[in-house]
Amino acid sequence: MITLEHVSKTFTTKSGYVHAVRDVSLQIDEGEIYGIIGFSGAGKSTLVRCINLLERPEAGNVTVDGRELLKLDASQLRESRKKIGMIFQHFNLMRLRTVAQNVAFPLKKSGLSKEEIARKVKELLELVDLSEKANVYPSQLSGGQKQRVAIARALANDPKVLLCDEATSALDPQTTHSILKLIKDINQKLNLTVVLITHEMGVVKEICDRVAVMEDGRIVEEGSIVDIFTHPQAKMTKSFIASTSTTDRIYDLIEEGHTLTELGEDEVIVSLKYDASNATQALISEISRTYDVDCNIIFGNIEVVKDTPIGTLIVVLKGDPEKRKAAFDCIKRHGVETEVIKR
Ligand SMILES: Nc1ncnc2c1ncn2[C@@H]1O[C@H](COP(=O)(O)OP(=O)(O)OP(=O)(O)O)[C@@H](O)[C@H]1O
Repeated sequence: MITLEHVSKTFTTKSGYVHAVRDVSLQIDEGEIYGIIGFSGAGKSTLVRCINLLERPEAGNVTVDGRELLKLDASQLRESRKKIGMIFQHFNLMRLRTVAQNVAFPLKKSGLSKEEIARKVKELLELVDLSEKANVYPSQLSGGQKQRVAIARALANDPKVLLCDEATSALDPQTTHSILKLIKDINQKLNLTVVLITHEMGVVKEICDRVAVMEDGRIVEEGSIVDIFTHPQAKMTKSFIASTSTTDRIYDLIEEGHTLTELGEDEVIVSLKYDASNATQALISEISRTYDVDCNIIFGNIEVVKDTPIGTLIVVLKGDPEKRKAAFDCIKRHGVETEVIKR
C-alpha cells in the first residue's frame, strides 16, 4: 500500500543543513498497522509527513496505493491526499466549530448534499463513540474525546491510509489505551492501513504488526513486533525494549552488590527468555527433578506483545557444574534463550 524508496529530506537552517531523513526505504502492506519508533529528533515526523507530501522529499520515490505521489500535479495530489487521513499529537481541531462541523469540514467540496454530509458525520461520530457530543465545541472535550473527533474527521473521505503522528503522546495511559483500541477497531472494520509514529514502546507493543526503529534519520532495524521484542539487534531497539521491562534492573543490582545477587560457589545467575511456545513453568520443575539443580526465580517479567506472551525470568541456578550444564542444555533444547549474567 505504501512504498518509500530511498527517501531523503534535508532542512536548511541558519546553523546549516539538518538531514532529517536519510535514504529510507520501507514497504507497508495493505491493512497492517506499522509503527515507527525513535527518540525525539530521530526524523519520524518528517518521514511520516513525506508519505502524504506535507514534506516533499528531495530524493526518492513515494508510492501510495499504486500512485507515485511525486509525479502528480497539484490537483491529482489533492485527490490522492484525500485517501490519506492524518491525526496529530495536539488534535488540530478548529476551536470555533462544533464537533460535527469539524468532522464535516473535509467534506465541504466533496459534492455530497447537506443531508448526505449530515448522515456521514452521524456515522463517523457513532464509529468513534461520540454521538452525544455532536454539538459541543472542542474546548468542552477531554483530550481523548478531542482525538476521537480528529479520528472521525480524518476518516471523512474514506481514506485507505491513516497516519498517526504521536497521536497518544498527550494522553494519559488509560486514554491512550482506549484510543489505540479505537485505531485497532477501525483498522479491522475498514481494512485501513495505519502508520503510527511514537517514542513509546508500549504503544507499538499494543497494536503494531511491524515496526521500524529510527535513529538519526535512518531506519536501524525493522521487523515483526514479536521478532523485534524477542530478538532485538540494534542498540537503540534494545534500549527501547528495556524501557518497558523491569528485568534489566538486575544489572544495576549486580553492580550495587545487592544481597539478592550474591552467589555461593555452586550458583550462577541466568536469564531465560521465552515466548508462548516454550513457556517455562513445567521446564523449571523438570530441570529441578531431572538434574537435581535448584532454580530460584529472583525477577520475572511477562510482556504481551500482539497477544503473544513473551517472558523473561532471572533465576539463580544452584547445583554442581556438570548438572548445571546438563540443565542448561535441556533449557536450550526447549527453545528458551539463556544467558549467564553472573557466575
Ligand atoms: N521544518 C523544519 N525546519 C528545520 N529543521 C527541521 C524541520 N522539521 C524538522 N526539523 C529537524 O529535523 C530533525 C528531525 O525532526 P522530526 O520532527 O522529524 O523528528 P521526530 O523524530 O519526529 O522528533 P519529535 O518527536 O521531537 O518531533 C530534527 O533535527 C528537527 O529539528
